[in-house]
Amino acid sequence: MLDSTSTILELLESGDATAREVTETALRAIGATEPTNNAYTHVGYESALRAADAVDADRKAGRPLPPLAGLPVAIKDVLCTSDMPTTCSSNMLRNFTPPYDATVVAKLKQAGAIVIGKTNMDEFAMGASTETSAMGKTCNPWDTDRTPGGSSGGAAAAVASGTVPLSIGTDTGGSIRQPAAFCGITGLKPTYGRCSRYGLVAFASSLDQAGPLGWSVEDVAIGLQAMAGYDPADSTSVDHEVSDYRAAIAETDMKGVRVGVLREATDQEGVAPAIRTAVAEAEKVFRDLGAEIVEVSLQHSPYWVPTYYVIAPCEASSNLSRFDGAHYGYRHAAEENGASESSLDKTEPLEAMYRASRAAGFGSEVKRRIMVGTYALSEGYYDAYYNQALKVRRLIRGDYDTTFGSVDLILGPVTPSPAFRLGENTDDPIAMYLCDLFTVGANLAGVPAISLPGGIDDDGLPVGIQLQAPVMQESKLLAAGAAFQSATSHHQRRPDSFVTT
Ligand SMILES: NC(=O)C[C@H](N)C(=O)O
Repeated sequence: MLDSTSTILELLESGDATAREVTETALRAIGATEPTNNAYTHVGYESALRAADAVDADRKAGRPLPPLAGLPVAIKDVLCTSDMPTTCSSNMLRNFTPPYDATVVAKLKQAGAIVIGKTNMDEFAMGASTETSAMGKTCNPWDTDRTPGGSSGGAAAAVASGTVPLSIGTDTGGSIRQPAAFCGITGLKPTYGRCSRYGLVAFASSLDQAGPLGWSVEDVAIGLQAMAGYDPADSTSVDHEVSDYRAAIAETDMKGVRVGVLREATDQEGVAPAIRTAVAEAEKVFRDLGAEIVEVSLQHSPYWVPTYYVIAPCEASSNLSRFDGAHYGYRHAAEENGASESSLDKTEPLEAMYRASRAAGFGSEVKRRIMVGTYALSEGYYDAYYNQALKVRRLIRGDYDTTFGSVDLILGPVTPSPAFRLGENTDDPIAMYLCDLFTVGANLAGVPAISLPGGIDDDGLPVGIQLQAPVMQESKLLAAGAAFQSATSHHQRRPDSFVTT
């Protein structure tokens, strides 16, 4: 039942279901799936039922209701919530409940959505498997031996297991699209600046963007409608009119739409055959729908991953410096950290406390990124690494500008392979970073991109395809996605474990 946002909204509007009934269904589904999946870091049993009762009371009294009244949603645990903890799946913030809601959360609440809980993620959004979480790993509902992807793995698993029809993730280098692909659902990374970052705990500020995940393009269009918009509290949010995304997805005519196929991506060595097949089949679907297919090249794509893995850690090392046990975050008494009183530098007790807090509060991937970033920003290496990466980023954006001069959309893969096994890449950071091979380009250029279910491979695992569009052209992206889903049924496939109660 909890697999279509619009169906739930219709049930609620028609009075065929109360918000309490829908919320109880979601909470029951969580009860059934959480012991296996661990998709949530926190479930707001009482607050969700309270919010549902308020919606029902308003409906009963005939008061006007906002568009998402009674819709259960799950929020990635990197977005601040005033009534639930916000841990970023880190020991550093294990006991932190923010005093305010992130703007996107506030907007969803104002739209009537009911926040059911917070979803698990890679610690501070650094990872591609949700295994760097200090709250334990999340399993993929299609195969519990496999990762749901990351860093928004909990958000994707929460939808794919049937606990909510819509979740909100964030995407710095692929963190919405890759888990969406691994879990067989649809995930949208909006244009940088389309949704406010106020209250999104910063990882890499010039790349982070929040966005919706759901089964279909319609689900994510509904989510984006509620989240998008200018926010004076975020100086990087863009004052650009918010389109009517639901109206946009009714426009599924692909005639005259020019789709550029990124053949250089699928042709790369190491790309799984199922991924190649999915992109080739999608190309055919778009051609049959009347789109004009052309081949495109994003010349600097070989530099996407190296550029991202300089810029993102640099920004992370700066953003995470605030978690020192004094300004923010877990405070560890220096003596508790294995250091005896006598071994501590007594002239610098504050330094010792910082060291102990950061050593105990952060996991190893976060520490790795902080060290890489600090190194690349240090005086002797700033020009060679950080500055150079910024220059390459400009070239990458230039490739997109040139390409979008001749095509409306770019079609390609989301990931080099379907979901890998839990533990498979945990000792190999480079292998983990290469999961982002096809996704980080959109973040570096700031363009919107969507991951769509594109098939199931021989092992029964979902495979995604990706569309990218010029900045602020989410409508184009969603319309093409809706056209694709009108011609395919991949988004209607559900894992065996899907809860239908
Ligand atoms: N945050 C993201 O978008 C995920 C990316 N794999 C990273 O670890 O940086």
